[in-house]
Amino acid sequence: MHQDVERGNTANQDGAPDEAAKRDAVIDRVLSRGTSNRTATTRFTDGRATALQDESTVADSDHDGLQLEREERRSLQHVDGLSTELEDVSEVEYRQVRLERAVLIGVYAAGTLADAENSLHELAALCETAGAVVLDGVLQRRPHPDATTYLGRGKVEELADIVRAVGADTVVADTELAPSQRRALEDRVKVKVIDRTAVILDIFSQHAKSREGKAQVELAQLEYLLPRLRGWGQSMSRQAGGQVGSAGAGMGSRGPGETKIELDRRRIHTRMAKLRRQIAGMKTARDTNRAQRGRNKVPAVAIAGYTNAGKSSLLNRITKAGVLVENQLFATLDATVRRATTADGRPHTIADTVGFVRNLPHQLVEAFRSTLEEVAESDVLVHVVDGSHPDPAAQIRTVREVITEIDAHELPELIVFNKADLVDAPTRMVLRNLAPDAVFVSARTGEGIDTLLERIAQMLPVHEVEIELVIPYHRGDLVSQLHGQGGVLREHHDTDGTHLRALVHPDQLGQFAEFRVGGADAPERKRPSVRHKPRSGSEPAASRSLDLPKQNYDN
Ligand SMILES: Nc1nc2c(ncn2[C@@H]2O[C@H](COP(=O)(O)OP(=O)(O)OP(=O)(O)O)[C@@H](O)[C@H]2O)c(=O)[nH]1
Ligand SMILES: [Mg+2]
Repeated sequence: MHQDVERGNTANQDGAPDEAAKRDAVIDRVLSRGTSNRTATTRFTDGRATALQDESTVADSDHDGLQLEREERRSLQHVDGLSTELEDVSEVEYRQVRLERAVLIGVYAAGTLADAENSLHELAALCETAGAVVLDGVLQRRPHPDATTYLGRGKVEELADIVRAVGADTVVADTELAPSQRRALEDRVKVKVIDRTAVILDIFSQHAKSREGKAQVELAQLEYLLPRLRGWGQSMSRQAGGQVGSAGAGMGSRGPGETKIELDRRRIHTRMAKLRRQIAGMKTARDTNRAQRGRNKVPAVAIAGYTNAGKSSLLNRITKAGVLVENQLFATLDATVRRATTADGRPHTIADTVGFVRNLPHQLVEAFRSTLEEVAESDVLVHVVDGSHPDPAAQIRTVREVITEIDAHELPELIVFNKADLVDAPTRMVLRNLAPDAVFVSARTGEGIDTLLERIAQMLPVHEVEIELVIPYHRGDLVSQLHGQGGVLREHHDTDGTHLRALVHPDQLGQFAEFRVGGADAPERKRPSVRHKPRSGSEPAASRSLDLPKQNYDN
C-alpha cells in the first residue's frame, strides 16, 4: 500500500552504512556468488536431480531448450484453494484496513510437492489465525532455498508481479528466513516479508493470557528478534510510519513492539534475563504444585498433540473442564490441569497442553520449556492426532520430535485418533497401520471415549507394596521372578535362604505371604511404582528433573 511504496522509494536512504552493514553486504555478496553458480547449473530429470552439472556439460542430456523453458515455467507452482479472501465486498473493504493481505511462498525439493502443499495450507491457516487474509501461494521446486533471496532470482521477479497484481502487502515464507534473505526479498518485492516463525510467534503473542505465558512469548520473540535487530528496526519503522505501539503493526510485529525493537542489544539482553528470572520464579510455584501432587501419589496424564487436533475438546469430553476450544491454531497456551478418577476409583490428573506444529520455533520450545515439563513429568502421554488430517503421519512425527526435545520420549504413549466422526473406513485402515494400538475417538460424538478411559486406566502406574522376604534356596524361581519384574531393592544370602527387600504388586501379596519376615501380617509400606519404562541407567524416571542449569536463567 501507500506506506510500502514510500518504503520502496526510501530504501536507499536509510542511514549511513555502518560497520555491520558493510560486513553484511560482504557476506551477502559472497553468498550470492556461491549460489548463482549452483542454481544456474542444477537441472532435474523426472523429478530427480542429475547432480551438479555445468551448462556446458549438459550437451548430451535429453534436455532441449523448450523442455528447459517448460520446466522453468512449471517450477513456480500455484497452490490452489489457499485464498481466505472474503467474498463479501463490503467486508473486504473493512478488512483491508485492519488485516494484512498476504502471498505465501515456499521451496520444495524434488518429490515432496504434496508435503510442501500441506505445509503451505497449514501456513495459510496460521496466517488466518494471526488475522491476515491469504490471497495466493506459490511454491518453487529447488534443492535448497536461495541463500540470497529464498526463491530463485528470476522467480522473485515473478513474485513481485503477483504481489502487485493481487494487491498484497505482505509476503510470508514457509521456512525461517535469514535476516539477509528477508531484507533482499523486501528490497525486490517492495512489501513487508516475514517468515513462518514470525507468524507463529505472532499468534502466541495474541493468545497468551497468563503472566507466565506472556513472559514466555516475549522471551521467545526477543530471542527471534535479536539477530534480526538492524533489519527489523528499519523495516518496521518504515512499515508503521514511525508509529509507536504494538497492536496495529500487524503479523510478526506485535508483542515486544516498536520501541522495544529499537532498544539496543544490551537492553534487550537485560530484559531477556529479567524474563528468564520471572519465568523461573513462576516455575517454582508450579513445581510446588507438582511436588504436592507427587507426594499424594496422584498419577498424571498429559494430553499432547498437534495444534487443532482436538486436545482441549477431548479434555472437556472427559472431565467437562470447560477449556477453550477453537477452530484456531494454538487456542491453548497455558497448561490446564484437571482431576479425574478411573472407573475403579483411582484418582489422577489430566493436563491439556500447548499444541505443536511443524517447524515450531525452537525459541518457543525453549521459552515454554517449563510449561512443557508438565508433559515430561507425567506418567502417561495421551498423544492426540487429528484422524481427518491429510497427513497424520507427519503430525505424529512432528509431535514426537518435540516430545524428544523435551525429554519425554520414554513415557508410555497412547496414540488417540480424534475426529473419528470425520474418518471413513478406508482411512481408518490406513491410520490403524500407522499405529496398531491406537484408540479411535470423537470428542464431538463421544465415540470411543469409554475405551480411551479404560486404556488410560490400564496405563496408570499402580502403587506397589514394599515387603521383606526370606526365600528358601529351593525356591530360586521366586527370586528370579522378582528380579525379572525389576522389584528387588536389596538382597543378601544367609543360611536360611535369600533375604530380600522387594516391591510387589498388591495382587502378588498372597503368593509371597508365607515367605514374609514376621509372617503375613507384617506391616507394608506403600510407594508408587517406578515408571513402566525406566529411563537410562538405574535412576527411576520420577526423580529426574528437566531443570535448566541455574546460570542459563541468569545470563
Ligand atoms: N468433527 C470433529 N471436530 C472436532 C472433534 N474434536 C475437536 N474438534 C474440533 O477441532 C477444533 C480444534 O479443537 P480444540 O479442542 O481447540 O483443539 P486443540 O488440540 O486443543 O487445539 P490447540 O489448543 O489450538 O492446539 C475445534 O473446532 C473443535 O470443535 C471431533 O471429534 N470431531
Ligand atoms: Mg487446545
